[in-house]
Amino acid sequence: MSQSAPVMAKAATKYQPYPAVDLPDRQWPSRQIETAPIWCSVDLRDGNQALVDPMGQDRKARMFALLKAMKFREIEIGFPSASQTDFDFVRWCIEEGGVPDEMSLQVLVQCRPELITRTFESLEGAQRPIVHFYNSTSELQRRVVFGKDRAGIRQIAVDAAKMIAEMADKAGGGFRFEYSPESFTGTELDFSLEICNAVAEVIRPTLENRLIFNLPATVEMSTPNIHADQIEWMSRNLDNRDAIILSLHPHNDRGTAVAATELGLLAGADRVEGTLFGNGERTGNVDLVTLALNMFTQGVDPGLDVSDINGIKEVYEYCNQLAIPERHPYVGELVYTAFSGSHQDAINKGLKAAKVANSPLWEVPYLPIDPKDVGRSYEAIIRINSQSGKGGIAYVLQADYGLNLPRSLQVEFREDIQRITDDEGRELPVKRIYDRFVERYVDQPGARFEYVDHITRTEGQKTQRIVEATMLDRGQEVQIVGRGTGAIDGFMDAITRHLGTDLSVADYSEHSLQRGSNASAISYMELEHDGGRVFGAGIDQNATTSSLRAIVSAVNRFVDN
Ligand SMILES: CC(=O)SCCNC(=O)CCNC(=O)[C@H](O)C(C)(C)COP(=O)(O)OP(=O)(O)OC[C@H]1O[C@@H](n2cnc3c(N)ncnc32)[C@H](O)[C@@H]1OP(=O)(O)O
Ligand SMILES: CC(C)C(=O)C(=O)O
Repeated sequence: MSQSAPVMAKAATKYQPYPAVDLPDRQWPSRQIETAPIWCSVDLRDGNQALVDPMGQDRKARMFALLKAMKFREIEIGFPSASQTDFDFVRWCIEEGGVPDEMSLQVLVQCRPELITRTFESLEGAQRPIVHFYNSTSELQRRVVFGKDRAGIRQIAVDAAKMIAEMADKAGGGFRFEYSPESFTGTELDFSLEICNAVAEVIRPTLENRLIFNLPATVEMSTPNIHADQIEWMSRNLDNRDAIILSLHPHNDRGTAVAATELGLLAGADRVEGTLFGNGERTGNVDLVTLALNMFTQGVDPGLDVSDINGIKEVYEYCNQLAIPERHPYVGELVYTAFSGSHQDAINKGLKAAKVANSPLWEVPYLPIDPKDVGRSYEAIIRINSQSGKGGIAYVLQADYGLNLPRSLQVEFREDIQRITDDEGRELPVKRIYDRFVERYVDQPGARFEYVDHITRTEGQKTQRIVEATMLDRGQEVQIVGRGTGAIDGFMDAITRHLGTDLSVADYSEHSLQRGSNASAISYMELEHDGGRVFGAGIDQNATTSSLRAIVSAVNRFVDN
């Protein structure tokens, strides 16, 4: 066994495991998410405060318009006591933002009197805004940031709650309240409960005006199951639970914010705060788009409109000046694309089966969601490189050019494409695959034979047809004649005589095709000759002629030039 690197070997002395929650009768593992939570976007606050260049009015307004269009009913629009930009934006939302009746604007404030006063100034005239106040409660922050014991920290929250309740009364009511024991994940559960209950005692929430307790994973510190235990424990133990909206605010430090949120919802949370595609401090807030689409793909209406994911991405990238990686769930450039052969084959078959089944149920291997449901197309589902197989090549030729290659031709042509992708070591665009097919099977530049024309006539017995064809053989015009039951049969007879070798049709298929501006037909012909089997293809406006061209094409592929 190899020795750990010295830094890694220090793990046990430098870091400690997160303690488990004593909750043997936990209920969340056997529950399912059946309804959407209340969603609150914090893009304009937590997302914004993490940006290299925070948004100005223009970018904020654009983000706000998107969030409204996505049907968020709660949006944290800023920290109005922190900066003039944030203050002005709150005023703009109230005065010009076109806030729908059913929407509450939310603002964040620390438990500091001067900041609370300024916050209320910013909210004048807002309809049922949410005043979100917070203070840090974790053991570490109590010790190193605030230098206070539990009672001191609780007093900060209680004093702020009192001031906020009084200011709200003075302003004539109509406010909603949210309290966050910030750094909840670093706080002992009994203290989180104590401080929340103390705040509730001041605010006195009712069923009509419920108090939001937001339990933030300010830093994600544990596995999602422990997060769920914490939420279930709080949900069970909070006083007057019916008058409380229990909210999650997960960050993604361990990369498991989505999982932690989903388990937190199973554990009894009613509400989720997060951001689009997970922008936010450090590794980000929880990604609300992914959460919503995870619900959607489990058959639950998420209550958010995420049906134009590219449009959402565009606004996200403009406002945050951040790019979304190619593999990001549901939205990344490559998430609906398969390069590998077996995936392509299964997707191709799945899409065909879905067409036949004509059922509303989405069942396509490797595609957990129908790309069309989020405004993406099937165009990029399959792309071809050296990992691709015949199914994928057949799919792109079908999807983009309407070619239905017979299975054995798919096998043969795939080998050709594989050689090219191996040589070039990169993706092959569909146009090049199509051009290669046409060059190899249809146009055949430099080939020995070229079809020119033919006529058929009957002679004597009406069941026999005589085919007289004109061909170029190494550039020289030749006439060939044969007999048969039909044009194909007669032409086969004629070309067999001309070559002086045995030939027969092993397989034949044909379908119509739109090539250029003309409707035409394509024929695929597999011929058996002394040395084996070979495919040819022919395209012509006349279906019979396309099949004779396909015979010539197949012959060209085994005769010497
Ligand atoms: C996890 C989160 O995302 S919380 C949200 C964090 N967001 C932000 O901080 C963005 C906006 N903030 C700001 O612009 C500034 O921090 C301001 C304007 C709010 C305050 O600025 P300043 O007072 O100049 O400085 P600063 O933020 O360093 O203040 C820290 C002080 O506030 C105290 N404090 C911090 N948070 C809180 C709180 N929630 N409630 C009460 N006091 C708090 C600290 O203990 C510290 O006190 P001290 O000065 O006695 O040591
Ligand atoms: C203010 C709180 C909710 C916060 O942003 C956090 O804890 O991450």
